[in-house]
Amino acid sequence: MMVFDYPMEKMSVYVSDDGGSELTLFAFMEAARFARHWLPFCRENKIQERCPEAYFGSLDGEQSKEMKDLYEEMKGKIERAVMQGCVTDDLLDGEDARIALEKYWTAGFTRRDHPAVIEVLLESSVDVDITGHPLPNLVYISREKKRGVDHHFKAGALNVLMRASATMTNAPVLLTLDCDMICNDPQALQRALCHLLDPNEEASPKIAFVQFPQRFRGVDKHDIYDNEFSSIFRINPIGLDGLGCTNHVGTGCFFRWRALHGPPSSVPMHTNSNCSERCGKMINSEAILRMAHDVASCDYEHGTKWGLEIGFWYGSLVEDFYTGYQLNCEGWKSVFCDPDEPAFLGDVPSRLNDVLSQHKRWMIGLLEVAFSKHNPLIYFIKTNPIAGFTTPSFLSGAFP
Ligand SMILES: O=c1ccn([C@@H]2O[C@H](COP(=O)(O)OP(=O)(O)O[C@H]3O[C@H](CO)[C@@H](O)[C@H](O)[C@H]3O)[C@@H](O)[C@H]2O)c(=O)[nH]1
Ligand SMILES: [Mn+2]
Repeated sequence: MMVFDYPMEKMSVYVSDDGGSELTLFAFMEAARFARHWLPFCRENKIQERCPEAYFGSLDGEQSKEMKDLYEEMKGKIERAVMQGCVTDDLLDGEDARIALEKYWTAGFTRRDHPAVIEVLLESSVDVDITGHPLPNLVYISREKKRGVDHHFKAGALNVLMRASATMTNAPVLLTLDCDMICNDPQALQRALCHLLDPNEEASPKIAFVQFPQRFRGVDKHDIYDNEFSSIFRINPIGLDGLGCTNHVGTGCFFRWRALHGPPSSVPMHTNSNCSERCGKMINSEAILRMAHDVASCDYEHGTKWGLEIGFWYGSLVEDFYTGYQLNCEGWKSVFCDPDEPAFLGDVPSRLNDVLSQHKRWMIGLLEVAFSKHNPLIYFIKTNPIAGFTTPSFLSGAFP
């Protein structure tokens, strides 16, 4: 994601770690250092496959031994930390990294009970790559968790990211990408922007999101578990796109920030939250970090409309379907963008147990929607009849 063909200083990457692991933060500290070499390397060599693991796994990877050595060195350090189960001093580069880890991972810190951790790993206004070009902002976030307080799974994590990124960088367009997906097309951002900002298309300002299909790496030709799930990910969306209401499938999706804040008519054209507090401040400044920690706390949403009318919807394990469907019912449009070359590639579960548990989760999520007052068989009639066309897709998801 850090390697889109786009001015780097206009991009920010937020990593959400619901596992609250110091190993993940360490891995991203290392990735930030490697990015200083990798980003100019990709630019200068016009590399298409910009995930280093994918690139070095292919024949092209033989091009640069020096770069491959740097990558292997980084990977080796991360793997050592994972094997040890902790980040020892010999792995850390400099005192700052040690301080950052010790600040948070204190004795009482557990995965389910810990304060919000927010670390700025790269700051665009000061950090440059080895050729002097700015790097994108890179921020690690592990939201606060407290035992007994509902965290709303991925939807909760995404809502924290939305708020924290609004306080820190406030972009008008957001891309959501799962941790098991890579970017396979440096032009994907431009493709999405063509839809969201098309001056010749009257409907363009009403487009809430541009969804790329879920496509996968490592699926063999027999695909015995039907991991490709092409009816849901590539066939139905083509038809729904014609009606302007394609489903959201959770990842590889560019959202208009405004769309996640209410129906098209109710949100002002240029909503720009907290600009006055933010203007001119570094994202790593104490004031900005304080605001970001505040919005990443467990209690922040209490008594607000987050998850009910704002952001990603709560109440279903398939927050993606639920949120996309709600946006369509509110009158927003959505676009399916399926270039020949996959824009994003994901991993699939390889064992039967994992496939079954994934499908069970999806079924529970869809049934949660079916038994709610937003049941797709009836709710759309009251709101946006066009959104009713997502019903067949809902049914084929629930009963594949
Ligand atoms: O409490 C949680 C649970 C999950 N995740 C993230 O959610 C993403 C998807 O999780 P994964 O385990 O890969 O689930 P899948 O079943 O493969 O996900 C599919 O189904 C989900 C529910 O419909 C969608 O959100 C996903 O985008 C879609 O790829 C990952 O990045 C996780 O890190 C969280 O952040 N917090
Ligand atoms: Mn997944």
